[in-house]
Amino acid sequence: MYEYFMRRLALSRDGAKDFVKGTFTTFLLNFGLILPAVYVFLFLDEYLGPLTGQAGVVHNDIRYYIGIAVLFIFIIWIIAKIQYRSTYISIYAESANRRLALAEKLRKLPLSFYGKKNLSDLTSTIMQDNTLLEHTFSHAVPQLFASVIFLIIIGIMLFFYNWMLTLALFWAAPVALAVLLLSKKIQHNNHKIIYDKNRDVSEHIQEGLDTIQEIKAYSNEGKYINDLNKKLDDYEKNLIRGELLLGILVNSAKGILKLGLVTVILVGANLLVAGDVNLFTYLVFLILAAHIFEPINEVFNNLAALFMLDIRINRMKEIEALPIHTGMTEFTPENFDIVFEDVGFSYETGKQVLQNVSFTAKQGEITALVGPSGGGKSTSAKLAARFWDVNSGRILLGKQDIKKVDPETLLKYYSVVFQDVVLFNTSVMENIRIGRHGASDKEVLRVATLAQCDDFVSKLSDGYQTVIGENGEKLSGGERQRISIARALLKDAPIVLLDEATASLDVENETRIQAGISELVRNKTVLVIAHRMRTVANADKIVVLENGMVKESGKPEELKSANGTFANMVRRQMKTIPGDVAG
Ligand SMILES: Nc1ncnc2c1ncn2[C@@H]1O[C@H](COP(=O)(O)OP(=O)(O)OP(=O)(O)O)[C@@H](O)[C@H]1O
Repeated sequence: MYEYFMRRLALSRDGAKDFVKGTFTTFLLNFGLILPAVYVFLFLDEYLGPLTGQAGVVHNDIRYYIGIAVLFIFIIWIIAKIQYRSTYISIYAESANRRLALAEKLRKLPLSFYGKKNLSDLTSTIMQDNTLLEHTFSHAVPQLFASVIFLIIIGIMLFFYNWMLTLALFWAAPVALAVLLLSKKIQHNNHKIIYDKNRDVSEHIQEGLDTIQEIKAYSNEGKYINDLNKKLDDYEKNLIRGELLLGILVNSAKGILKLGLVTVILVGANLLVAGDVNLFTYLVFLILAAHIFEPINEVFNNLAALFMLDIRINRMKEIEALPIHTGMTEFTPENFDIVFEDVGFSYETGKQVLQNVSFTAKQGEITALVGPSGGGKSTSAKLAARFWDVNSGRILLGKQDIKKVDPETLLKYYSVVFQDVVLFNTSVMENIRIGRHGASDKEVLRVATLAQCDDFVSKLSDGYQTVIGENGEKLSGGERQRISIARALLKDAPIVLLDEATASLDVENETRIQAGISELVRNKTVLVIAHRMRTVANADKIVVLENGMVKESGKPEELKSANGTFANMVRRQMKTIPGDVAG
C-alpha cells in the first residue's frame, strides 16, 4: 500500500506512512465531528422516546448530559490534536525533505540539463509547486480519502437502520461526484493551461531581470513591458475562466448535496404520515442530513488544488526521473594525463560540435587549445571535466575513462578558471575560500597575494572583508578573474582548466593576471584556451581546433615551421594585435 502512495503521490516511504496515518486520523476526526449529532441523538432518544410512544423512561438528568458533553469535547480535542500532528506537521516535514531532495537532485544534474531549462521554472517547482503540494496534502488529500471512507461506512450503517431514508439522503452524493468527475478532464486541461501561462509570466520576468542591462541599453523597456502585459492578460483571462468554471462546478456539487436534505424532509414526512417511521428516526435523519456532508464540502473548497495535484506531481516526478551523471566515488588516478580518444560530441542532436577529437594533455605540461571562434575549445575543456558526457570516443584521466567516475569525485582533481567568473554576495575573503572550505585566513591571504589581488583589495573600504555585491558587481572583469585564480590556487588541484581572459583587458590587468596564472599552472596538467601569444609561446603543446576537429597539433615551433593553420593565425594576429594570438 505504501508503495502505491509513494508512486502515485511522489512521497517518500516515511511520507507515505504519515499520509496513511493522517488519512486515518482525519477519518476518526470525521467521526468525532458527528459526536454532537450523537449527543443530540442520545438526548432525544431519552427525552422523546416516551413522548413518541417508544418504550423507555427518562433516567438521566441534566448533569449526566453535561458529563457526556465534556467527554465528547475531550474526545474531539484529542483526535484533532493527533490528526493535526500526523497530517500537518508531518506533511510540512515531508515537504521540506522534498525541497531538499529536489535541490540535491538539481545539484547533481549535468550541465546539459541547465542549457535546456529555464531557471525560473526550476525555482517555481522547488518553491511554488512544493508549497501548493504541501497545502493540498495537508488540507485536501487526506480529507478526501477520509471523507469518502467515512460516508461509505456511515451510509452502510444507516442503510441497516432505515434504508428508505438512507437512500433519500445519499442519492445526492454519487450525483455530485459524477458532476465533478465528468468535468475533471475539462478542469484538468484548463489547469494545465493556467499552469503553463503562469510559468510563461515568471519566465518573462526572470528574463527581464537577467537582461536588464541590455533592455536599458537598447531602449527596449516599452517592448518588454508590452510583452509582459500581454502575457499577464493572457494568464488573467485563463485564470478567471478557470475560477468561474470551478466556482460553477463546486457550487453545483454542493447544491446537489443539499438536495439530499430536501429529499430527507419530503420522503421522511411522507413516511412519518404513513406510519412507516417514527418521529425520532425522522429527527435523527434530519440532523444527520444537515451535517453529514460537511467534511466533503471542505474537500470541495480545495478542489482546484486537487485537480492541479497531478500536474504538480508530474513536474516533481519529471525532475526526479532526470538522469544524473554517476560513477565510482573512490578514484585515485595513476597519473594526471588527460587523453581525448576520438571524441565526438553535440549539444543538440544533429549539430555535431566535436568530431574525432584526439589529443593528450600531459601531466606537468601546458596544452593550449587554439583556433577560430566556435571551433570547440571551450567545449573540449568542459568535456575534460565531465561537465557534459561525450557522445562517442572516450576521455581518460590517468588511463581511466572519466565517464565511469562520479563527477564530484572527479572534480576534486580539477581547478577551473573560466572567463565567466561567478562570485557570491559575500566578502572577498569568503569568495576566495570557496576554493577550499576550511582554509585558514592566512592561507587565503597567501594565495590572494600570489594572484595579485592585494592592490585592488587594499582600495576597497574593508579590505578582504568587503562584501562585493551580487555576483561581484562592484568589481571589474580583471579583478573578478584574479579572485577566481586565487580560488584555484587555494584548491591546488593537479589539473588546471583555464579559459584565458580575452584581449579586452588592459595591459596592467593582463600582466597581473598572467603573474597569477604562472603561479597556478606550475607543475600541473594544464589545458588552456589560449588567446595570448605569451601563453602560446609558453605552451608545451598546441592543439588547433577548427570546426570541431583537430586541424594540427604539436610543439609551437614545429607548427610555426610547418606553415599551416597555426602559423597563419599567428601571422594574422601579429599584424592586427602585436603580441596576441586569436582565440
Ligand atoms: N551550451 C551550448 N548549447 C548549444 N550549443 C553550444 C553550447 N555551447 C557552445 N555551443 C556551440 O558549440 C560550438 C563550439 O562552441 P565553443 O564554445 O566550444 O567554441 P570555442 O572554440 O570555445 O569558441 P570561442 O573562442 O568563441 O569561445 C559553437 O557552434 C557553439 O555555438
